[in-house]
Amino acid sequence: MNSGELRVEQLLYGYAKPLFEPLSFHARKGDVWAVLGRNGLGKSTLLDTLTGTLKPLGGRVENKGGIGIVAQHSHLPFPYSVSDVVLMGRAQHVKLFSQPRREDTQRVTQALEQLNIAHLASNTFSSLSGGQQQLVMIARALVTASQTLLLDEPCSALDLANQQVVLQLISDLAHRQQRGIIFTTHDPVHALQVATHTLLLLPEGKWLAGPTDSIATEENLAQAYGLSLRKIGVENYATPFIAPLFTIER
Ligand SMILES: Nc1ncnc2c1ncn2[C@@H]1O[C@H](COP(=O)(O)OP(=O)(O)OP(=O)(O)O)[C@@H](O)[C@H]1O
Repeated sequence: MNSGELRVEQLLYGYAKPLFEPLSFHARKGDVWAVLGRNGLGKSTLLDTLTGTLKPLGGRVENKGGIGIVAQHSHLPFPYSVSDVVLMGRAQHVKLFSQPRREDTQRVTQALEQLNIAHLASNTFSSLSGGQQQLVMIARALVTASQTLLLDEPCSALDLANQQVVLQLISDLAHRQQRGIIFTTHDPVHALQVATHTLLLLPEGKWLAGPTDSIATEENLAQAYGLSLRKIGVENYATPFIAPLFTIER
C-alpha cells in the first residue's frame, strides 16, 4: 500500500447498528473522493470511522501516511490567533516547547495566502465568521503531513467564490501533492467539478462507489435525493449543472 492510500473493506459502521450494507472502496493517492447523500444518512459518521474516532462495527479500514480531518465545526477552548491555529497543523514537525522553524512559519503564511486570509493572521480564531473559520481549518489541513485528508462539508459556510477557491485547492492537493482526498458535500456539482470518484449514499443502507462519471448520473442522483433532476451543460464549460425539477407552489 502506498502513502496517501485508504482502503475500506467490508466496513460496517454506525452506532447501535450499521447504517449501511458492508462498504468497500479504495481511495488511492491523487484521487479525490466526494461523499454524497441526504441529511442524516451517515457522511460525518463515515469520516469519524475512517479516522478511528469511532470504532467500526465490522470490516477494516487500512491507511498509510496518516489521516488528517477538517471537521464541520471547530471550537477551540483558548483565544488562539489564526496563525497559531494553522501552526498547530505542523505539530508533527514542531517539537514540544520549542520555537517553530522558519520553514514552519513560511508554510503557515503560504497556506493563509492560498486561502486569501493572510490579513486575518493575528486575529483571534473565535472572533471570525463561520466561513472564515472554515477557511482557517482548511489552511491548517494544508500544512499537515497527513497524506490522506478528510474534509467534512468544507464548502458549507462559504460564498460562491470561496467555494471555488477551496475546490481548486482540493484538486491541487490531490494532483500536485499526490495526497488522497475524501470530502463530503451537499452539492453534487462539487463532485462533478473535482471528484475523480464518488461514494453515493442511498436510502435503505444501499450505496454506490466508483468513478464520478458513472456514479453521479441523473438517475442515481434522483434516487439518492428522491427528486427528479437534470444535468445541464453550459457551452465551453466542462462541468454540467444540476437542476432540480421542482416547482415551488405559490
Ligand atoms: N453520537 C451519536 N449517537 C447515535 N446516533 C448518532 C450519533 N451521531 C449521529 N447519529 C445518527 O447517525 C446518523 C448519521 O449521522 P451523520 O451525522 O453521520 O449524518 P450526515 O450524513 O453527516 O448528516 P448531515 O448531512 O445532516 O450533516 C443520523 O441518523 C444521526 O442521528
